[in-house]
Amino acid sequence: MLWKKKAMASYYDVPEGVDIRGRYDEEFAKILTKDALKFVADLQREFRNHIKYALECRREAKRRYNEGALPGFDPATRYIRDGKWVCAPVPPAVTDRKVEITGPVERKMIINALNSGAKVFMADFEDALSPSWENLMRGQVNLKDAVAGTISFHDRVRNRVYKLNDETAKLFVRPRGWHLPEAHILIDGEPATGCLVDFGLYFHHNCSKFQRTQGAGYGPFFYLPKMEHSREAKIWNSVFEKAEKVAGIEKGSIRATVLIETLPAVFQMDEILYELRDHSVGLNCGRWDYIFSYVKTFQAHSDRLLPDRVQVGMTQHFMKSYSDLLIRTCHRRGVHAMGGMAAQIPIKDDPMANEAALELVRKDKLREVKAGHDGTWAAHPGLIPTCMEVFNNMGNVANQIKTLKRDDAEHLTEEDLLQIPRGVRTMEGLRLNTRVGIQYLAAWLTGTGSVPLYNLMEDAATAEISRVQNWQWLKYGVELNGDGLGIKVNNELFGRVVEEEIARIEKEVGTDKFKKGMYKEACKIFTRQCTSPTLDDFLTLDAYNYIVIHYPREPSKL
Ligand SMILES: CC(=O)SCCNC(=O)CCNC(=O)[C@H](O)C(C)(C)COP(=O)(O)OP(=O)(O)OC[C@H]1O[C@@H](n2cnc3c(N)ncnc32)[C@H](O)[C@@H]1OP(=O)(O)O
Ligand SMILES: O=CC(=O)O
Ligand SMILES: [Mg+2]
Repeated sequence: MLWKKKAMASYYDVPEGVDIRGRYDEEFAKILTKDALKFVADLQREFRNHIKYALECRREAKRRYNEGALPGFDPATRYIRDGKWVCAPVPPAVTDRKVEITGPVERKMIINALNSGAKVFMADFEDALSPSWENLMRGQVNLKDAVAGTISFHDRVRNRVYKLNDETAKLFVRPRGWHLPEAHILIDGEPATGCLVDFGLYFHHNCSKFQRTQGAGYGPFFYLPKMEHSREAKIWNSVFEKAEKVAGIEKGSIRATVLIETLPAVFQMDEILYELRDHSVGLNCGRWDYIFSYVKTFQAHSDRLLPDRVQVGMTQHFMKSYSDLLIRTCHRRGVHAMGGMAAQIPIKDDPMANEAALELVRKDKLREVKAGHDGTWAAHPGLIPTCMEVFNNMGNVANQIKTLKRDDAEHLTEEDLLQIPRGVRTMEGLRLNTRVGIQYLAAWLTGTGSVPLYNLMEDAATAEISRVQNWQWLKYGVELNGDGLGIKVNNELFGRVVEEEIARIEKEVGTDKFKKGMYKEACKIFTRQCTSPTLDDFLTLDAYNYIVIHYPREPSKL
């Protein structure tokens, strides 16, 4: 045992107080250099208490909502909302963000995304990635090669070599949210904060290349997920300032777009932009996590039950109000108001169904561009021409920041933003949530964070809706009022649904794949979370324990 431990410790050359418990790999060692780890450790040490405090504030807010309070605008920061300030000018490199493609930090997908014709590629360590050690470290290797312009990939089965085109999308990176630990990197005996690892390693290795290729002040670029309050944006701003100081680059070089994807954050949009005003390049409507957050925030409010997931679209009043206010806020402050992700993806084997899916995307994007969004997200390269065509409708301008102010949205109220979504609940809604939730989790446990299911893109955010919606319906014993059968949801009914849906999944994927996969484990985790007396904060927090593999190797939890 001793030799093993000694051998492991001598692999990665770590600074004082840092311990790497992930598998050794020569490629990973080029990322996990002593200098890079020291940078991450310094960030962790400087900001850990701020992060702990911010997470404690989230718990405190949850306690208030659970006692009946509603989220709303903060009277104490009215001066920020009423003030006439603007954010730093948008860097020329990213003025035009009409279509942004997103995807996990997987090698072939990175090349395809950068070559896709989209203006921006958001490389994802978050909703689209299962954060296993292998995925995270390979992702860092891939991004380093992508930024250097040397990335390539040989698909041996198809004997195809992938390389970057001369013209590529601009690269944004989305680190994990504040809540996720990185259990393979211990700093002073504690797991590191996941997003500081993602940000720190990427920044350390790629910042100088950005300065050389884009010029001072223009990158690297980030997307920041799942924030609930401007105090969290303030921490990011301080992280950026520290990183710029360490790297000796101009203040404001790093730029970030914040996803507004939690219900409390919609009341903090001005405040978030204000904290990040030197580093901001807009806000984005993260619609899927936003719906998840609506259920989570109102978990104790029995009068705010959601209809079937498919009915909670952007035309629901609370969703429309959120998008309108986001556009107004961003344009008033001089930055991009980005739209969100339509879940449809191309359907290969059915041209009519494919056209219908494209039509839904077209409609969604048309709504966004008319409302004033400056760009949108696409989940798949096959959607880019459709999205681009619609967004080119904005005319001969790179964005609508100056041309569509949306001052009419100024009067949107707390009631508008919280309005209960309308629609009905059905047995098929319960079944679909269960079927999708289990299959998504099974993929996630085996290293895949975004999957096509029933012709839709599913990732951690969409799976969260399935989970919390089932939980909410079970907790309040709701009536499935859209079937005409008057059935009430309870544990017994849910148990039957789970049994039938897992049998259906086995039939659909085939017994061989089912046996080799982790469907049963996923079913166990998903069922526990749906039936738990108290709602788990995140699906992936508990599931993360199942994908942590410490070296020297410990027995798996499954
Ligand atoms: C709520 C949110 O947070 S949204 C943002 C996070 N979610 C995402 O980013 C999802 C991104 N999308 C994806 O992961 C994928 O498109 C999926 C999983 C939905 C579908 O993937 P697949 O079934 O593999 O797609 P498909 O087989 O049609 O792929 C065809 C080609 O397009 C490529 N491709 C598909 N999606 C992407 C993408 N997002 N980026 C780059 N390339 C892509 C595939 O690699 C494949 O390339 P190849 O022909 O060279 O082999
Ligand atoms: O991250 C995006 C979302 O919709 O969630
Ligand atoms: Mg999200």
